[in-house]
Amino acid sequence: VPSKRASCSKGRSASNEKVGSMELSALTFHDAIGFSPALARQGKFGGGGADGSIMAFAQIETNFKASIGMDEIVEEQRPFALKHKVSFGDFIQFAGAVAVSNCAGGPRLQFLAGRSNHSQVSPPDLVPLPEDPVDKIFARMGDAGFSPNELVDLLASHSVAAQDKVDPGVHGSPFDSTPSVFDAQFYVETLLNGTLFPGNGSHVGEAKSPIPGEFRLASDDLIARDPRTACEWQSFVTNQKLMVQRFTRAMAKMSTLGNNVHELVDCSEVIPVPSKAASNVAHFPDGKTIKDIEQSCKGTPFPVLKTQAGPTSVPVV
Ligand code: HEM
Ligand SMILES: [Ca+2]
Ligand SMILES: [Ca+2]
Repeated sequence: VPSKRASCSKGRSASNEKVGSMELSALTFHDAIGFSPALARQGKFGGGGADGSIMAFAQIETNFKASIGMDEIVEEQRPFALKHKVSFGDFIQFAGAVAVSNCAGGPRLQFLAGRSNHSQVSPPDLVPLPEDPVDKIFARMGDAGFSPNELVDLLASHSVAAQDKVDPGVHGSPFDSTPSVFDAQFYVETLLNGTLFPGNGSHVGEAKSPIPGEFRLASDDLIARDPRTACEWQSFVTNQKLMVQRFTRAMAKMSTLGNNVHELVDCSEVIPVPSKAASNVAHFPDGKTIKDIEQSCKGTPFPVLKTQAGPTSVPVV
C-alpha cells in the first residue's frame, strides 16, 4: 500500500515510496460517511457508505469541498485495487487499516472483505468540514449512526494526522506533537489554551494552537470543549487502552456502513500487528502545565500529567 505522506512509515514500496500514509486513513472516512438514512427517508439516494464510491466516482466526489485534493491518493491506489481484483470499497478499508497499523501504538483494526464493487456517486455535503458548527457535525454524524462520543472515538485518527489544505502555507503541520505515534497526546494538546496560528494568521476551519508548528482544527477545538463530548475526550488522556478500544469499535462500524456485515468475511489476519508505542503515558508539552488546560469535563478533574523535559519539537509530516 504505497503512498506519498508517511507520518507513520514502515518500509518502502516497489516504487521506493514510504509505506503507511495517513491520507489512506482519512479516505476510509470520506468514502464511508457518504451515507445518509435521512436522505433515504425523503425518497432520495442517501449514498452507499463504505462502498468505494470515492474511487469509482473520483472526479465527482474528490471535488466535494471536504475531499478536494484526495484525487491524488485515490488515483495512486486505484491500480492496486484493479490489479488485485479487489473491490474499491474493500481496498480503501484494507489500505486504511494497514496505514493505522503502521503507527506505533496503533490498533490492529478488523478488516472485513466482500463489499460489492457496484456503487453510485455519493450525494454532496455529507463529509463534515472543520468550519462546521458543532451541532451540524453532531447531526451529520448522528444521521450516519454515530453518537457524539463515537465521533470523539473516531477522532483518535487525528493523533496521527496533519493538514495541507486549511492553511497551505504550513503544509504538513500535524494535529499533535507526535504524528507518528497513535497516542493520547492529541486529546491533551487540543485542550490546551490556544495561543498562536502556526502559519500566517487565521484560516477558515482553523483554531489557535498551543505550540508553534502544531495545527488545530476548529472542529477539534469545539468537540474537545463541548459539554456533550468533553468527558469522553478527557477520559482518553490517561487511558490509551480505552482510546484504542473505542477507536477500534467505532472503526468497525464506520468501515462497514451501508454493508451487511453478515455477508462480509473476516480477513483481519492480513492486517499487520502494530509496534508498541515507546510510552503510553501522555504528557504536557514543554512549558505547559495544568494551568494551560481548558477544563471542559464538568465534575471530573483533569488528570495529573508530567511536563515533558526539554523542548517539544513538532515535526512536519
Ligand atoms: C468532524 C469530523 C472531521 C472533520 C471536520 C475532519 C477534518 C479534517 C481536516 C480538515 C483535515 C486536514 C485535511 C488537509 O488539510 O489536508 C483532516 C485530516 C485527517 N483526518 Fe479528519 N476530520 C474529521 C474526522 C475524521 C475521521 C472520522 C477520520 C478517520 C477515521 C479522520 C482522519 C483524518 C486523517 C488520517 C487526516 C490526515 C490526512 C493526511 O495526513 O493527509 N478524520 N481531517
Ligand atoms: Ca462511499
Ligand atoms: Ca500522536
